[in-house]
Amino acid sequence: MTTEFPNLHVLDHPLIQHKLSHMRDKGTSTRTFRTLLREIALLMGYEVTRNLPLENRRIETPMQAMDAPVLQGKKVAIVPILRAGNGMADGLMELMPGARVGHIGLVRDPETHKPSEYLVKLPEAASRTFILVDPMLATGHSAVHAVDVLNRHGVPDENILFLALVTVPEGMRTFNAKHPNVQVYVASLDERLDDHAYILPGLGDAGDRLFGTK
Ligand SMILES: O=P(O)(O)OC[C@H]1O[C@H](OP(=O)(O)OP(=O)(O)O)[C@H](O)[C@@H]1O
Ligand SMILES: O=c1cc[nH]c(=O)[nH]1
Ligand SMILES: [Mg+2]
Repeated sequence: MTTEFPNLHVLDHPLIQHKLSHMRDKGTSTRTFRTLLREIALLMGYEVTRNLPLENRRIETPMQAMDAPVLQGKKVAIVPILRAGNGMADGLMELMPGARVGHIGLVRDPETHKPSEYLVKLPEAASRTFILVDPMLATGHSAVHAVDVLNRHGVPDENILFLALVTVPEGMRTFNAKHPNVQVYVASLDERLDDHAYILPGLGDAGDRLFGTK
């Protein structure tokens, strides 16, 4: 948590920081970038899911019966923002194989930096926790758009968590102007945006690096 952004959680675990540094390195191959993104999401997922609701289930150990805490598995939805979010969703799905999965397809216009939407497919809102995933929260417009989509689908901000790798103060200000009650988890709060709204020092274009495009 930082003083300016009470809803921002920077996960400073050494393994997360180590993997992020390798992902930032421009010499890292697509294959390694993809592996690291899945691994880092697994590690970050551990913190993001810390407050997920548990329920007791009656089981028999070899010794006796007991009420054992288990995750309310169908109460979680993982929603990657395409394309780059897919690489993180893979890690989260390993952690929570019973979770529902939705998709929000957004692409940022290179001139205006505003996202346009090309796909929305979501599981029922019910009383689920929705975990939105996208490695980059840059201007914040894509993140705001994705949360707006979930709101219209019936998911209140309090039931939404946002998992990213890297953000910047500008993006967090834009995001918090609309959704201050969504908790945001990142591996780094970077310095600033460049003239093309790319994060500095950042890691470049996450989607292109993940899929080897461009
Ligand atoms: O905070 P913002 O300024 O909105 O930028 C962040 C968005 O830009 C990237 O996606 P992009 O549009 O490049 O699509 P891609 O994942 O298909 O490459 C990134 O994965 C985010 O979705
Ligand atoms: O730095 C950035 C900004 C937006 N999208 C990316 O993939 N990287
Ligand atoms: Mg991209």
